[in-house]
Amino acid sequence: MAVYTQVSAEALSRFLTRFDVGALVSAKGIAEGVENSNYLVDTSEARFILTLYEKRVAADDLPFFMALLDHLASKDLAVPPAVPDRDGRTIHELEGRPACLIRFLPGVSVTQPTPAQAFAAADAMGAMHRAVADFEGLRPNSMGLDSWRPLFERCGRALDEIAPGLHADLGEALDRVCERWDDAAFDRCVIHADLFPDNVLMLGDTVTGLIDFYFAATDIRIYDLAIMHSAWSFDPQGRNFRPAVGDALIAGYSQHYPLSAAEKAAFATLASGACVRFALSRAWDWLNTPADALVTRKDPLAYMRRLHHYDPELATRTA
Ligand SMILES: Nc1ncnc2c1ncn2[C@@H]1O[C@H](COP(=O)(O)OP(=O)(O)O)[C@@H](O)[C@H]1O
Ligand SMILES: N[C@@H](CCOP(=O)(O)O)C(=O)O
Repeated sequence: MAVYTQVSAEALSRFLTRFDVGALVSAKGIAEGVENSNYLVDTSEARFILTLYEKRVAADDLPFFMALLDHLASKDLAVPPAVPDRDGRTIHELEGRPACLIRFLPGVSVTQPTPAQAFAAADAMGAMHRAVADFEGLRPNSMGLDSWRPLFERCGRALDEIAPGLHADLGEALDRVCERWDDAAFDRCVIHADLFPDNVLMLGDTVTGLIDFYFAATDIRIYDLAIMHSAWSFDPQGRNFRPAVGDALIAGYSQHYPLSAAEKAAFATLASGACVRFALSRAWDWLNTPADALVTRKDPLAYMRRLHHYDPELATRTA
């Protein structure tokens, strides 16, 4: 589940009077997601998503995120903008949390993407990268390369409580990625940085929504595709690589930006970096989320298994 902050019907009704969106008809907490509290809100006029921003989203970053959503929506991408109130404000406070009312988009997220769906989703990512060419916002990647070692050190030896050998394996993987990573070699732009299947809404093979831009940041453009490749091209446990899905992602993205020889050569390192990044954030959450919390902890080892696909020479204690 992801409803950390409860919103009473009275508070929500009062909140909605700031907007021209009709009166509250119903509101339900949304189970999916892990970062923020989300509600599906129906009014007498339309359906919306109400998001209350929790621990990982800094309130200071919200103007960047809202400007990005607006920019992408204004270019006719399937990205949901925040709804402005009567004074044009999109960022509010509700129940003590920063809050935004977001346009609802139809569609469902697929759990086992087909090659056709992967092609469409990567095509949409390519279109997004094109669309940010004239977006002026910048945001350093708070989950980028420079953050991985400090996070690894904060997790420390407790990593071995998740699986014996994880501290050594993740440390070795981190060293290898840092040695090979060449920040200066590639184009940079604002990237989504978390375009997992659950952040793409689809109807059949058509993308109807790219959502959850709350890790978006300025970073290596092709690293966004590497993140997507590591998230989409395996079964959820990371045991089986699905080459047809991986190839379809690269083909869909290449409609906008064919991979250069240098990007192809670096792709496995960028994807290994993505695996280290998600193994670390999942490990941190695993160690710091009580086992009985009402949120499903995601398995860090599913990313250790993916790592071995991209870097087969790594030790295999935890894969
Ligand atoms: N604009 C939207 N339109 C339709 N559904 C949405 C929208 N935004 C979020 N959702 C739904 O809410 C769920 C959680 O949203 P998400 O932004 O991924 O949460 P979190 O940031 O907590 O991970 C999504 O899986 C989707 O079902
Ligand atoms: N996609 C990340 C965690 C972030 O969760 P999201 O629900 O905000 O996409 C992971 O799977 O580790």
